[in-house]
Amino acid sequence: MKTFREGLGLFALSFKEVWIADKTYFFFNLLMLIAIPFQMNASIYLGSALINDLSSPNFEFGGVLRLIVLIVGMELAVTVLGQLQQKFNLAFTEKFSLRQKTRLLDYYYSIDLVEKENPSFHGRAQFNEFALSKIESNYQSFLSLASLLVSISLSLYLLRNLSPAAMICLLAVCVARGMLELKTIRNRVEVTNVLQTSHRTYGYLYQLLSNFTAHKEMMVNQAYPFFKKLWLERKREAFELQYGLEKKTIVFVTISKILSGLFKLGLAVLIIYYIYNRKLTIGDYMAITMAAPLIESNILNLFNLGGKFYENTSYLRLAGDMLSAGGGDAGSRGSVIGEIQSIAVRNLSFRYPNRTENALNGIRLSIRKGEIIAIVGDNASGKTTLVKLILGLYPPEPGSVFYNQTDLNDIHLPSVWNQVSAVFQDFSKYELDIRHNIALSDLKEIHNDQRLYELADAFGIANIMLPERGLETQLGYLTEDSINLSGGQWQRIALARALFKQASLVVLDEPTSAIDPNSELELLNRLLDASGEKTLIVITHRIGIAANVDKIVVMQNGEIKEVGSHSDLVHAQGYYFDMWMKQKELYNKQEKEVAYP
Ligand SMILES: Nc1ncnc2c1ncn2[C@@H]1O[C@H](COP(=O)(O)OP(=O)(O)OP(=O)(O)O)[C@@H](O)[C@H]1O
Repeated sequence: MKTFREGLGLFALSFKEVWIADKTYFFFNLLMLIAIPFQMNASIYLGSALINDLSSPNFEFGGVLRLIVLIVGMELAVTVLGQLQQKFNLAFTEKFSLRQKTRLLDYYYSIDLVEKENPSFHGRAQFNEFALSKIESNYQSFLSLASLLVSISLSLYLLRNLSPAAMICLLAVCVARGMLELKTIRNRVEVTNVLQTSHRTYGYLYQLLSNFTAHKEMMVNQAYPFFKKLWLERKREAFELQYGLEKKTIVFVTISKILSGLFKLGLAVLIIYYIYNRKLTIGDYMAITMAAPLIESNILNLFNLGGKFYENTSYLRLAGDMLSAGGGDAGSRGSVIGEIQSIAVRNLSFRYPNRTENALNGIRLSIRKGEIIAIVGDNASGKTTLVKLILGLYPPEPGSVFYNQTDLNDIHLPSVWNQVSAVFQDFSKYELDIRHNIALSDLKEIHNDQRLYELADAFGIANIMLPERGLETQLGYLTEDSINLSGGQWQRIALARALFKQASLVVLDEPTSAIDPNSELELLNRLLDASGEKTLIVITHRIGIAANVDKIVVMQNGEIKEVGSHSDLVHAQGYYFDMWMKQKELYNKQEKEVAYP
């Protein structure tokens, strides 16, 4: 009952979506729903009357001509309508796919980042696009179902002269063939579900193998044969699954065809018997021989459609979250905050949904306006997770993160992001021009050339610009005159972007990881100078940077180990002191080696 209700709900959804996308298409399809079965069955009926007239010794020429004109006229009308339908289909397909793609993008944008980063979401996301294509298919299937029912009723009327036993036989064969069809479809749905995962794996491996950037590491590691072998293995596994399905399908189809052949033989014998005993007119004979195969294929299609509903419903169910999503209003409620005066983190713990251990435990931290904070610590100690929670990119527990003494959960998140600039470790490299790459953080200032050139100079970007293009120099690979940048150059662009926005909080996660050591210190000092009144949080593995900041937060295993200024922590001779000494020794050693090789 629940499945039935769910199926009905998904139907309603399909109808609604098609109706919203294109009303003309919606109505036209309804018209065709009646027109096609009516024309097919009326042609058989009129054809049978025509033959009876022609075989009568005193047929009337005018009457016969009228029948012929009617048959041809109806066929012509349906052909013209069919052509028109193709035209409407084309326009509809474009509109519909655009609407669904937009919906999918909005949905992906609206859900929590932590959910998006979960591998299980990636698996489901594959289904979403597939499921969207099933919305229209569901609508079409419903129309076909209605059309088939009309056609079957009309055909049954045309077969009224057949004996009840023959009718039962006809229906029994159709139902048996239909059941075989259903079995094939169920089998296909199961295999498709399994194939989705295997498709993702071999799709990834194929992308890796055809990715030119990945080739250099593959060449050095001589890993190409390994990945190729893996890809071929996964491909073969998928093919074997598919092949198994096809084999079953072939068996079902063969049995179905044999049944149909036997039925046709029986029908032929029956008709000969009727004609022999003068129980049928020639017109009746024609109507039966045409209506019986029609009814057979229509009943078969009916089962086919039943299977399709089952198939569509299962895919749509898998994409249920997306279909029921109301659209991105996450974090859009709550009060609006002005300039960030303070941030307080109180007893913040956090666990990723797919992990068993907490990434953060009982974090306490307070940040005042204008402070420069460095977060240091080992890999995986929770530094990035902490800033993502502070920025509201992951949802913190209520009562654990406060901006200007207001709980982040009660704040309109975009009003926080209006005040924030951030460069993450995996910052974006936009294949746009330099102007857009820098100004994307504050698009209303995109024509502020003076500021753009100032930042380009400050971050060593000016020399990347093509002389004739300036800020309009295109980056990436999209156009022939694009230029690609080194990792460090991309990072400079990302830093310029962060500072272009007049934000009161700037968060930089490993901001100079790709910058050469000669420029690193200068660039960092420039960053610190440029921060002015801004609050700055820098995650870094370079202890040298930490020495110049107001407060250092040392993290280990998801906890804050130490907090204080550089001199406080050096005096304390704790974990930070050890880190500092190790890096200092390393630099001294390297310096000596360079000076006295
Ligand atoms: N999206 C995620 N899903 C599940 N676990 C995650 C996710 N991101 C990070 N983690 C886990 O959370 C822990 C903390 O990771 P985090 O990225 O915060 O560390 P980090 O201190 O910034 O490390 P690094 O210095 O290497 O950048 C790690 O154990 C990591 O595996």
